[in-house]
Amino acid sequence: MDFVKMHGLGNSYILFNLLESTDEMGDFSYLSKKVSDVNFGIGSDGILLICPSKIADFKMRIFNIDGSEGKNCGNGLRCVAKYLFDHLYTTSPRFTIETLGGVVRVEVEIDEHELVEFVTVDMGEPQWIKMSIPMIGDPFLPAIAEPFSIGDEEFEMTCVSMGNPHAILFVDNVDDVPLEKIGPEIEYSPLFPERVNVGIVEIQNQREFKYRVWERGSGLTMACGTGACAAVVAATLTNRIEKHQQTTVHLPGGDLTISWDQQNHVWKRGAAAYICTGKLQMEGDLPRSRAI
Ligand SMILES: N[C@H](CCC[C@H](N)C(=O)O)C(=O)O
Repeated sequence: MDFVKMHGLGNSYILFNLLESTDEMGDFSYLSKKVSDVNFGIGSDGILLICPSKIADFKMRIFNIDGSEGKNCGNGLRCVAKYLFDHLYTTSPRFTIETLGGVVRVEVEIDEHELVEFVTVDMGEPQWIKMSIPMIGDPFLPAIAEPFSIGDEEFEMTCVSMGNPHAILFVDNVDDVPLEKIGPEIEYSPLFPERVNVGIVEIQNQREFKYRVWERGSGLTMACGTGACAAVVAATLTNRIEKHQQTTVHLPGGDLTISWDQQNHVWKRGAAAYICTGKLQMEGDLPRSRAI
């Protein structure tokens, strides 16, 4: 089965194009046996399936390294949008992609070779009441600046959903925080019945901050598009950055430009790039007999 490996700011995914496949789940259930090969054999932060959609132009599904299915993927959306436009699946630079977290609008920007360089995604409306994350507690109350302790360390946590759940902690220096330790503690906290992505933010000024992420189901990654969007919303809700202006988010893999507009939509602009293509060895590809 052919694949394309791509990345958005170092957050890498293996893309399988199932647009010509008849049974999306059938192909994936066949693929699911290969998740460990795909992620550990080839190496990536997860799998993206490009599928037909009944409610949008295309559909994207994301699977983390541990095989769990995510509901949205900001970096993945930019990779899929680039792949679809570059491979002539659409002639319009603006189109829609269905995710489990909702339908998003994308707009690609092409370079002098007519290939996609940057993609802007309307990530839709953030949610932050506990029921929408989901998290334990009063379902109609927000989780803004809630105390969260790990051992003898006290953190302030704000939770936002971008279709997928994010717990955001504001810290003095993102490089001083043992994210590989606190990440899983929060990911697997009983507070989050569907687990949670964990982001740490170091505010630099009213228009930019540094952000690192521990991803639900994938661990430390170089970037997280939905997480960066959730961090902008959390920083706005806790009055750390100006409302409704453009924020530059510095991630280990690069920068994203994000704005939460007056219509309550979060917009994200960033790059996407190819890494390699290949063919996944599937049992069906092997010779059927040893006739000599
Ligand atoms: N890296 C992705 C997020 C993956 C989210 C996934 N780990 C989940 O279970 O929600 C992004 O760029 O938004």
